[in-house]
Amino acid sequence: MAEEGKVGESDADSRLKDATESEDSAEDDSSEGSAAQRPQDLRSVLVTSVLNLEQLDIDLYRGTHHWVPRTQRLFGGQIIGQALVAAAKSVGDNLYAHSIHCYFVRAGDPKVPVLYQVDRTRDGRSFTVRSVKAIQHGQAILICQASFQVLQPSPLQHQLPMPVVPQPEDLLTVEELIHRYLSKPDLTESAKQGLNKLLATEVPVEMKPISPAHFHRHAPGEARRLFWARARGHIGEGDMKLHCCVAAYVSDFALLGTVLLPYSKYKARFTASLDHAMWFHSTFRSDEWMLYECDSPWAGSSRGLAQGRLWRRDGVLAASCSQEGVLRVKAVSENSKL
Ligand SMILES: CCC(=O)SCCNC(=O)CCNC(=O)[C@H](O)C(C)(C)COP(=O)(O)OP(=O)(O)OC[C@H]1O[C@@H](n2cnc3c(N)ncnc32)[C@H](O)[C@@H]1OP(=O)(O)O
Repeated sequence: MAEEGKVGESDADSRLKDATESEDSAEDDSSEGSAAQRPQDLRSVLVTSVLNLEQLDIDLYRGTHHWVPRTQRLFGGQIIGQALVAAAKSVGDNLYAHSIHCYFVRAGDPKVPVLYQVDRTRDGRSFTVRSVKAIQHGQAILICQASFQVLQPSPLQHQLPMPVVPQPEDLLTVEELIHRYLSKPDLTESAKQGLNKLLATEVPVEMKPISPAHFHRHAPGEARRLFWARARGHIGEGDMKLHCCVAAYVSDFALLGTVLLPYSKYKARFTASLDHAMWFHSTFRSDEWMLYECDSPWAGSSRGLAQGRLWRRDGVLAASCSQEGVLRVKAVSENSKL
């Protein structure tokens, strides 16, 4: 199951790989406006397909795959998002998702669908807990606890300040960065092929790196990177639980790769997320630009911890998450060109 790849490259990092040498700003990008006014004015595939589970029985659902990473293991974000959808189906409209805690216990097989079995662990006056098991080939691939709460006011309210960064309108998308990179004269044929392959596979999330160099790993850097992200297509005001499911999907993009940013002298031999926890703090729209701030406070023992914060454009902290992953690396030889 060993997986060769560049340092800094988790499953979902492949989208951002090598796309990003230039730190130039975008010339112009249509302003966000309302999601409905955007050019890709279609319903998001995340809501029409990925997170649209088929009900098989009471508390039993089936999910299909959309984007499968090059590793041919299921994308963790998809499994978490679908597990949260399944959990949310058994709670009332007055309840809001506030946290999920998940373990990825086996690699997901992209050749077969995933079953989601929900256990109604507890219904309380304020909090309601669901346990979800994601199953393939009769075995658990993910175990997840999801907790929901009735909205409650509180005089205790604080949050960190949002980082000051350029606005998404002033930045290039990953696809635009790839196009720029493709026009470089010294690019090898195999690099070109790889980049064209990336362009051909559309992920359901749009991303705009704040410092494209953070996604380009020729030199060691701080274990921190930021990018704007939003679901492709229109979701609408809709159900807050659905936006949480989409955010859970989005949150697994490029998070674990943050651990590897200081280690350009090593090549990832195998990386996989072990667990993922997420806390939802405020209402937000996952089809509008949100700043994803990722950093890694620790690595050791072939593992690394990554933390993420999703910010609304208006500075409100929408969600926080933490993920630990297994990261097995090997040294890059001196003459190898990453
Ligand atoms: C963005 C990131 C993502 O979305 S990643 C996708 C979501 N996460 C996942 O799919 C992870 C799912 N979980 C798992 O696959 C398992 O729990 C993992 C993490 C592999 C558990 O590891 P482990 O207990 O070592 O499993 P295993 O014995 O089946 O071995 C798996 C492969 O790793 C190898 N391995 C094991 N230990 C070592 C070691 N110390 N040094 C080197 N290699 C080691 C095993 O030999 C095995 O390799 P292979 O599959 O036989 O090639």
